[in-house]
Amino acid sequence: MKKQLVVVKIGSSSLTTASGTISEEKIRDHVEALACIKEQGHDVILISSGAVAAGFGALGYPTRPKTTAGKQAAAAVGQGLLMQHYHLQFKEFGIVPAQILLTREDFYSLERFHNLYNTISELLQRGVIPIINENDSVSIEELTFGDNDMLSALVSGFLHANALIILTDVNGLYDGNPKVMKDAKKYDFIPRVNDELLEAAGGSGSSVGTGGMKSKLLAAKKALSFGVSVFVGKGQGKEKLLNILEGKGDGTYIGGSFQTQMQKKKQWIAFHSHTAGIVEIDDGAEVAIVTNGKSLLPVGVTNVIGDFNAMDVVEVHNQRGELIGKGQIYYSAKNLQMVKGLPGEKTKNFSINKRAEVIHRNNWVFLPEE
Ligand SMILES: Nc1ncnc2c1ncn2[C@@H]1O[C@H](COP(=O)(O)OP(=O)(O)O)[C@@H](O)[C@H]1O
Ligand SMILES: N[C@@H](CCC(=O)OP(=O)(O)O)C(=O)O
Repeated sequence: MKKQLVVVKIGSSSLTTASGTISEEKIRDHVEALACIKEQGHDVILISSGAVAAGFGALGYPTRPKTTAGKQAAAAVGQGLLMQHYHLQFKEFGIVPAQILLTREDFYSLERFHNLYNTISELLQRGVIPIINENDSVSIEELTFGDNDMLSALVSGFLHANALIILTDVNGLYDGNPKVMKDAKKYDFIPRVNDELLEAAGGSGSSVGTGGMKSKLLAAKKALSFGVSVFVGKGQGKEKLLNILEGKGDGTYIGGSFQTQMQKKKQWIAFHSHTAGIVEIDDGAEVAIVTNGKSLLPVGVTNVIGDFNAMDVVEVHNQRGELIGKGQIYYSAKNLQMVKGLPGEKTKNFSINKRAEVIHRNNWVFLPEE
């Protein structure tokens, strides 16, 4: 893989304990993974939350303070502690970290913006990992980025990063908060962020995080508008970031240009595969697969053209005959003829792998006709 510029954002709950102290173990895991992708030649910028969460314990607060003054005081203590741990742990890998604290005004002033760019470029050239956080102790609430998810999106956009990786305490975006809805389903890939996804995304799931999945989706939307693809999820061990870059991460990929395994398969589907037939779908199914990142189900299929086998690649058209995209199919043409338009579980027995999906979202590529 060629050299990538990767922005990694780590949330408070992935760095600290619920009692307001740093978790050495958690930091260790991230540092090893960051050192590993650096060793592979990639440039890395870390957006680290956790200043408030790392500092409130030492100030005698039993839980994360609610007042602005309390949070700012906790951040003043916690930011130093965070950097102390990063320094000590990166040292073992021969890596020097650098601290950059930003406020929203730094993005409004052209001069500051240039200075920031020059500082980060110089640090990267010297092999340093810049560690960025909001300057919580001086930011007043109305002037903040909202949270570090948005800060990470702005940084990755302005540096033209290849990827934004948001590490958190949940393995991706679900169709409801998985800590509340036990049967919530995970999205492996979503092409874009729409209102329906934003509605399903709730607030924070821990006592130290802020913003929850909603702020990650808003940040992802912003990053995508700058042309940066996003991963939201978690992982463990020194290869977790490498795996994420290679498309094998435990989470949700948002957008498209990660150089991933999934991407390679999608490239093959889009450009190299032989098209064996056509599946026509209704308007509801078109919205589901194009806008909502869902898999295609038999209920949305209206017509089957050609004589294809399961696992062949087919074109998907809407009822106006327009090409929407291509995908690898789990049903033969003969079987799909029998189950098209049918809802429910019964169709599964007709598919090659006993799954209801006609085309799984991971095996689908959106290819609108120009
Ligand atoms: N639809 C959803 N899918 C996944 N997680 C969700 C969803 N809605 C809300 N969440 C919550 O978002 C939390 C992650 O956000 P947050 O607590 O702000 O983490 P961080 O500190 O890493 O920024 C998860 O713990 C989860 O409970
Ligand atoms: N700047 C704050 C973190 C704000 C924030 O976005 O937190 P999180 O939701 O845990 O990423 C801090 O360092 O405590």
